[in-house]
Amino acid sequence: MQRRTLSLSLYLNYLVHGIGLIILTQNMQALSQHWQTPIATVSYVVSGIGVGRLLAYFLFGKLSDRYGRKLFINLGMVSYLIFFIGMAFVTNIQVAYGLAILAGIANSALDSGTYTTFIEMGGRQGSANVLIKAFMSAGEFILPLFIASLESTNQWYGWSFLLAAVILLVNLVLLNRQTFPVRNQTDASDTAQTQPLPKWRRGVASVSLAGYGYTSMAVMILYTQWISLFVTSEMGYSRVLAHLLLSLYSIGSITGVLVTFWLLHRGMAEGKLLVTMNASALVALLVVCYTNWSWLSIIASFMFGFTAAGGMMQVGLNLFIRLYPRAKGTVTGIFFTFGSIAAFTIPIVTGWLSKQSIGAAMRFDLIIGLAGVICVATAVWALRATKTLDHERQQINQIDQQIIHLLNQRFDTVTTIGELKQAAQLPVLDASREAVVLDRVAQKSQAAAHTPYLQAIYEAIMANSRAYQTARKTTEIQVTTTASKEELSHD
Ligand SMILES: O=C(O)C(=O)C[C@]1(C(=O)O)C=C[C@@H](O)C=C1
Repeated sequence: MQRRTLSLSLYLNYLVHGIGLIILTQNMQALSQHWQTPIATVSYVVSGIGVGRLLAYFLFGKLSDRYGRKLFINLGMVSYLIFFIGMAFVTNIQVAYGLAILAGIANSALDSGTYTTFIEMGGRQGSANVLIKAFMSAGEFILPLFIASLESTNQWYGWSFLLAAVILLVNLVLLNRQTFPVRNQTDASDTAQTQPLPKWRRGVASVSLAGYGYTSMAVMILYTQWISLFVTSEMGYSRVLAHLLLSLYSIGSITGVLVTFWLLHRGMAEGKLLVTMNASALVALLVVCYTNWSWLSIIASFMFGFTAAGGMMQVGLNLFIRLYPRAKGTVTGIFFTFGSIAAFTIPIVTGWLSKQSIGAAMRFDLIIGLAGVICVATAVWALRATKTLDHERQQINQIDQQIIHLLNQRFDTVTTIGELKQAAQLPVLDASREAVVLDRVAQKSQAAAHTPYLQAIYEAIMANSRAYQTARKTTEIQVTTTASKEELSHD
């Protein structure tokens, strides 16, 4: 229960962060009027957020390893609080720029405290980190609606900032009543994975994962920045369709996060997921870049959101953090610093490429996507598990889980068959059917050496089906005879 309240409180911060990510651009017009400056100046203020992130990520990550996660989450919340309240009232551009830097700092402080805490909660909390992204998306979804309702009723734009501030204030109280897990402990799954890994392999994995910190952020930023312009200018699509493509990307992203969360929760390996999703993202991107069939672009845009923005950055970070269980904060800081560098450089590089053509800017995303696939594939290759007794037994546990689930389903079917046979007054044993089953086992077996053993297992399964059917039959007979005896005695 404790853990749940703490998780809720940590997630709530990311709903606010989602609001923080777009609040300046969403209020661009109102702010430019209020500050009496052109829109371009407001856009310049927005860049302060990136500066704040670059300044703080590495430092905060490292410090959170030393001074604790709670301190940095509080620092993040208080910084955001000052940003939201300050921005609602500020009139001076320099102060506004300072506040934007503070928002970037708040972002870094929250990340260095939160991702690490979820991993330190143990269990399957790696999947919990993926949900952070869902809360950010929820914030990004709610804010435009709130602003639209403020505008339609002619109310002050500052209320949107104060809404975020109020949520933060409530959460500040909620969060500080929670106890945090022990910092930088190494749990059993950490050691199982990291101990047998040679140093050079860990080095290769680290470089690849840091690289993925860059590419995973870069593919998303480039796509959202250029897609609308690209499809209108190069593919001749309407503006409505261009906006629809971006919305579908967002819907794909939220769906992807939920599916990723579910897959990780069911025990899917993070490395496998990363490679599959990134390779699929590259295919979706290829389609978007080269098709001019609108229906195909629609599907591909959704798929790109699903695969590239479905929490993969968080999964990459999880792998990275597990490599260095004693320096989780530092690793988080490094990973997101690379992400921030992407956020900073992609608009510059693509801006320059767009002078050549918008298509060139958009297709640059293919190179980044390919680099991403190479990064994750290399990391997974370097991290491949060395065959240890522990590791192999974990594999067996997972396989058994699936077998048991399937056997339960088989027994349910056997129950129905038993009832049907009883109604038709057929015997429990059906030797010819059993021969057919054993034949099929031999046909389907993928290794001849396994076949006689598989058949022996199936003979045991069917013997148990029979025993089960007979046992159910006798209990049923007993139940009916007692019932009819009772009926007779009542008469
Ligand atoms: O197919 C049936 O009749 C069943 O009852 C199922 C089943 C089996 O487990 O596959 C069990 C007992 C029979 O002798 C044959 C097959």
